[in-house]
Amino acid sequence: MVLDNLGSSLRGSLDKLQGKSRLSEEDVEEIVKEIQRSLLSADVDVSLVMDLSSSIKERATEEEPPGGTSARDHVLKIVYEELVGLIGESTEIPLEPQTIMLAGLQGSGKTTTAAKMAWWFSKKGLRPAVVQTDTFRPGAYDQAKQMCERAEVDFYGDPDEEDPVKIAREGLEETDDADVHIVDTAGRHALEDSLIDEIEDIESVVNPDLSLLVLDAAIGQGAKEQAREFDDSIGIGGVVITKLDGTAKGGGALTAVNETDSSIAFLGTGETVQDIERFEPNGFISRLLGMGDLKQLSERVERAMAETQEEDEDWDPEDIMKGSFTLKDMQKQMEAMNKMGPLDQVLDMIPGLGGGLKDQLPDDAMDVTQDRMRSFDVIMDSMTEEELENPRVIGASRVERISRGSGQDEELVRELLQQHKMMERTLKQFQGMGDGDMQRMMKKLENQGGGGGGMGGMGGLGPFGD
Ligand SMILES: Nc1nc2c(ncn2[C@@H]2O[C@H](COP(=O)(O)OP(=O)(O)OP(=O)(O)O)[C@@H](O)[C@H]2O)c(=O)[nH]1
Repeated sequence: MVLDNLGSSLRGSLDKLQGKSRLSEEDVEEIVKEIQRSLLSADVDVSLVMDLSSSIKERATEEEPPGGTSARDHVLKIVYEELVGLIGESTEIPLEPQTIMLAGLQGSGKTTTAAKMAWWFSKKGLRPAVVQTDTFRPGAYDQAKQMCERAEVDFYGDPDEEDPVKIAREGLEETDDADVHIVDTAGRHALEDSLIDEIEDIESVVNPDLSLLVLDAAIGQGAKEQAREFDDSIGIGGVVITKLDGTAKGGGALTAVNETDSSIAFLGTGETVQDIERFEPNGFISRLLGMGDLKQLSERVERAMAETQEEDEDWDPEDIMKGSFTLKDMQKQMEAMNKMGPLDQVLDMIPGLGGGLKDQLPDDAMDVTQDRMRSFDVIMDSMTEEELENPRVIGASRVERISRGSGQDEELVRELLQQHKMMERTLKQFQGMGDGDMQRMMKKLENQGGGGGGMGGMGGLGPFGD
């Protein structure tokens, strides 16, 4: 993840400030050095790093911490605000009919991003279509077509046509019913004149409302020049950073955003059509600093729940809050969890859990949990409808049968039943709460959590925001 180191190394320095109410010059010096080291090793441009660190230093030295605020929280707030300032606002993407063109070098992730964005718009209730004009890479047509099928969105391409401009024109006509058009273009290994000429020709036919530059998070210092060239030829309105799920450092992409005075529109976090996030500077930086991102998390939960319910219309998550919590409910919840994406990404979004605690978990903890969920799923598939609806009927002999049927240890079957019981008990407590209690609890959680909500998001780490 971008600047991943920043979160953990900074937390180290910040933890040393625990209990202090004032910052010494050495404290500030150490923190600024840590930030510089992390940003530089993440490929952020040197002059940018210097600008950022000098304003952090100046503010940390000169600004008085508001009453009751610890030195640690005060620095964290400044670092947070400066980083949000560096990255800027998210590119505005109105939820209305429009045409968006994607540009970028070969392999940056344009085709994948086109399908992901189309999926994203479709979830927002619009009807998107992808127009594939990449006639340069032989596999591009099939790849785009398949991904659009998976995303269940309209697609236009013509594998027999060599002129991308013609495809663009015909594609827009043929997908006239769609309200959002996403035009994918070809990439090249390097910025060549022919690529720039081609993209300018396509641009003049497509006349996009917005052109997005797609950048691989692994791009280093070269991003700066690339961004400038694309910006000069077609005008870049925003950037999509892809492959953030990998080990990429991402600093180059951030530099490019700053260089072209543009902003970040979307983040790509995996290879499937659903692995896309709208960029939210507050939540992004909170997550980066290990403060979680409640907004992204609740969006993912809602989406996963809705999808699970779509697949099985008889199941309604709301029923859980009203009546009994069966094993079937538990299985559906696990399905929904799986849809939320890899567990470590989900954990990053939970305030207070993100970087800090997660760093302390053994490396394989996440795999173990996911393996366990898979085993539970197999076990539940071996149960009868009666057992799923009423787990109390499962005695020793049934445990043995289920274990044999599923090929899983009896111990694991018992563990599953135990887990279910625990969840049932917890839910009972929630059920006892009135709506007012629930709202108060949610409010409290929000205040404690990071993400989305300006400085309210800092609350989980100390007294801000309350
Ligand atoms: N892990 C991961 N892989 C990605 C992501 N986005 C794209 N990819 C992968 O990166 C590779 C290149 O992506 P494409 O979408 O084909 O790139 P492109 O820019 O269209 O490439 P050209 O058509 O050759 O210019 C593919 O294998 C994608 O699956 C992402 O967010 N995460």
